[in-house]
Amino acid sequence: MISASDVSAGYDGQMIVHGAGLHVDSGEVLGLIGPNGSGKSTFLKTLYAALRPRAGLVTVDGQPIGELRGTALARRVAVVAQESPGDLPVTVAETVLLGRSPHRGALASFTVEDHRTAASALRMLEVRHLADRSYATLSGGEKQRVLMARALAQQADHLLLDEPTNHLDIRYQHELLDLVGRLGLTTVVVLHDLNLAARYCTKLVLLSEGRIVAAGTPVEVLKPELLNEVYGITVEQVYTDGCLQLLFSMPSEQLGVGTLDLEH
Ligand SMILES: Nc1ncnc2c1ncn2[C@@H]1O[C@H](COP(=O)(O)OP(=O)(O)OP(=O)(O)O)[C@@H](O)[C@H]1O
Repeated sequence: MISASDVSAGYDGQMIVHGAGLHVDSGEVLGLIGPNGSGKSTFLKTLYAALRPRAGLVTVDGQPIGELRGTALARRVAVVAQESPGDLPVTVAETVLLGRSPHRGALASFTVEDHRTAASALRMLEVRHLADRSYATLSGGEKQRVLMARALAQQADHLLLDEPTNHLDIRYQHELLDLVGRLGLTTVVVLHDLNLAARYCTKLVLLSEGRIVAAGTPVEVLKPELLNEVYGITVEQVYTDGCLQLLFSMPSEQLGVGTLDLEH
């Protein structure tokens, strides 16, 4: 369970998130949506203690996140953030094994169990065949799946994901989010694709300019009028196989407003 109440956060004196809250029950997948720059990543960072809120409280299973540090935090919360780790000279297998670090002593080597868990995570993300490849040489989508495998190898029961479908082709986008739903972990996932959010999240929180403007089930949050207000785009709801889908169109008067005057 993850709870955030009245969280305000920002950088260098500039407040980005204003009084935001959310609650994710065990095993639930909560989608954090909103336009570019609305504060999704900033809010998410407060949920894994990468950013200390200026006000408000974040708890994991009732315990303030600020009380959890280092390995204690990593055993409870696994993160796939937007910033990719630098291209270290390590293999894919070594990268995923790093996910096991919170479970071993400082000087202990990896156990058979660690290797087994890492191999199983590699299989789940369909990157087992890349195990001996250098991480730095992978494509963007392959890297994303490896980072997800590393997070799963961590075996934390809370999962925080910042745009995990970045770089993935359409099939892997669906496969990854379907997998996330089946893991049974308490999950917060930042997503841009509102149709993926509708399909795979049990709850959604919509941020606009750092404030929560809607929260609830996908049907409650993905209302055409609200999305039009927040994103400035026309939205139509349709149902296919009982699943909510959104169709988007841009009013023609809003197109072509960007200047094409490039200096030569
Ligand atoms: N480290 C930082 N220092 C200063 N400002 C930052 C920092 N990180 C983000 N910001 C600013 O905070 C605002 C919100 O950024 P954030 O990344 O939280 O938004 P977002 O909703 O995740 O955006 P996107 O959808 O584009 O990824 C933006 O104006 C951004 O420029």
